Amino acid sequence: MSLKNQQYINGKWVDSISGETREIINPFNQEVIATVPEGDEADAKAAIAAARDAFDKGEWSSTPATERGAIVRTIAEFIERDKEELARLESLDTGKTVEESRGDMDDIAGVFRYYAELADKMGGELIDSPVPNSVSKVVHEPVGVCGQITPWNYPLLQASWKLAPALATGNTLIMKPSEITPLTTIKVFELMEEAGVPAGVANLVLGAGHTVGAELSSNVDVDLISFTGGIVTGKKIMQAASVNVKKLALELGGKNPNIIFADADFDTAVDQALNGVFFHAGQICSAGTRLIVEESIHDQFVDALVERVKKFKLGSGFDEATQMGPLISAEHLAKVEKYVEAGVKEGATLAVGGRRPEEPELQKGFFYLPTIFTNCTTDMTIVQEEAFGPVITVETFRSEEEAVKLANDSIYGLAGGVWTNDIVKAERCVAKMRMGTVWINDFNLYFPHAPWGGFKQSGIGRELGRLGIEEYTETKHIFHNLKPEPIHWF
Ligand SMILES: NC(=O)c1ccc[n+]([C@@H]2O[C@H](COP(=O)([O-])OP(=O)(O)OC[C@H]3O[C@@H](n4cnc5c(N)ncnc54)[C@H](O)[C@@H]3O)[C@@H](O)[C@H]2O)c1
Ligand SMILES: C[N+](C)(C)CC=O
Repeated sequence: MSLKNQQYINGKWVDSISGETREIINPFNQEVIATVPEGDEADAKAAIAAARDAFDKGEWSSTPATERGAIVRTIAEFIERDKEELARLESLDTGKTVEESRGDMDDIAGVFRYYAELADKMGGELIDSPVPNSVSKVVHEPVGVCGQITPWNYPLLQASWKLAPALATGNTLIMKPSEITPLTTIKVFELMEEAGVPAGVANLVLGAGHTVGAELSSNVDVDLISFTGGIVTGKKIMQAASVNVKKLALELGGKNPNIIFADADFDTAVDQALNGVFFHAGQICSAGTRLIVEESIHDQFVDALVERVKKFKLGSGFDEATQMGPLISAEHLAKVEKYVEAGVKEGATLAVGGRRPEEPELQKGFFYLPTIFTNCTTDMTIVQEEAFGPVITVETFRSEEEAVKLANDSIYGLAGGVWTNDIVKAERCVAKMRMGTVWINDFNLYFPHAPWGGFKQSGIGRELGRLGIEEYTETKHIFHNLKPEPIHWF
């Protein structure tokens, strides 16, 4: 597989200014799969200068929106053309199954296609002016230079949610992928170059958060910062961005409740409760890790989950039989273990899992067994904090009001689900659930047409949908006096 393994600044593939590099590790076996430049503040500054210059020259923003849309559509076509290569690269980098990565690549191409179509539909509006002899109109313009920072769990998917709308609306940008999973983002920058994105418009800087990310967040030449990642980092970025009151979009974590009523279709609810958590070993912002189960079916429901979980096949993402891959890193594995220890210490009951697997072939990877805790209460750390691994907590409820109260008892508000065959009850619940996405009889579904983002401390702003492109525009009101004359006030 050919990959440039460099940064992309002002239309050129470059190493880091310092000459430093970083090894990228396969989480399945800890083998080095690539060595990439380790940029720092100096590389970020060079990329910001290129993006600033490109924006101020105005070539990209004044390119007809139909032409920008055509380039974004070509990127989608190239992603479809190179889908298999991209999917394998994503699995190599993240450990997720190739089948999951193939699904991600379809989603990613869909995002570029969706925003390609919207590029020339962001027109303004003529206001019915209350002032005689005047024209009042509203236009949408690009925000300017955009800093974009992404996490390691869905590297290219999260990047696509930022790249496509920024390009479609005529912004220039600097992307910083997670330092541990940069490979598919590098590849997509190759595709963007091939598709004809002009030099300086899209820049890629590789490196750590506290260097490259911090520079993007605090540099006054950056007009907007769009971040997807953890809540602690999000708060730091929000603070740094205040230096020049940057536009801010934050997609942060979640601790997502999944309410199961006794009248739900039992087998489907069991199956989807598992799907809702264990894809990518639970390393999903919207994983339904907080199961809230009606007391009358609790034992039967937990038994069904445990029986299924015991049969999970852990292994290489490249093995077709594998259902769950490893966690991303040794540090992350240690973090998940700590959360499980806290769960046990605080009195939750371990129904299954709670340790690393013992199979010899899994010892080099960062594997952790799918884990279910019962007898959980909302005050427990494991119920409130994001372990970001294959760990479910189960709480019980007796009334609809109690279920909704438990679901809302969180600093987060990213996503949630309700399983019932009573549609009126479902609608009553979702109306009270304080989350950016709520699924009825489904979980973890997302598509380009609908907005994604969080209530409460799960974030600010929205990605995807029309709102996801509006984030990349400034709204300008233009008032034109057709008959100017003196007022004689002074
Ligand atoms: N809401 C969503 O749509 C969504 C999607 C995916 C992941 N997430 C969240 O992401 C988190 C997991 O990802 P992670 O561990 O990569 O998150 P993280 O916050 O550790 O890192 C995310 C990115 O921020 C960078 N970064 C770190 N410190 C920084 C700093 N001081 N300034 C600027 N940038 C900095 C990192 O290098 C990385 O690129 C989870 O909390 C998950 O819920 C949210
Ligand atoms: C937003 N999503 C579900 C694609 C990835 C969250 O981690």
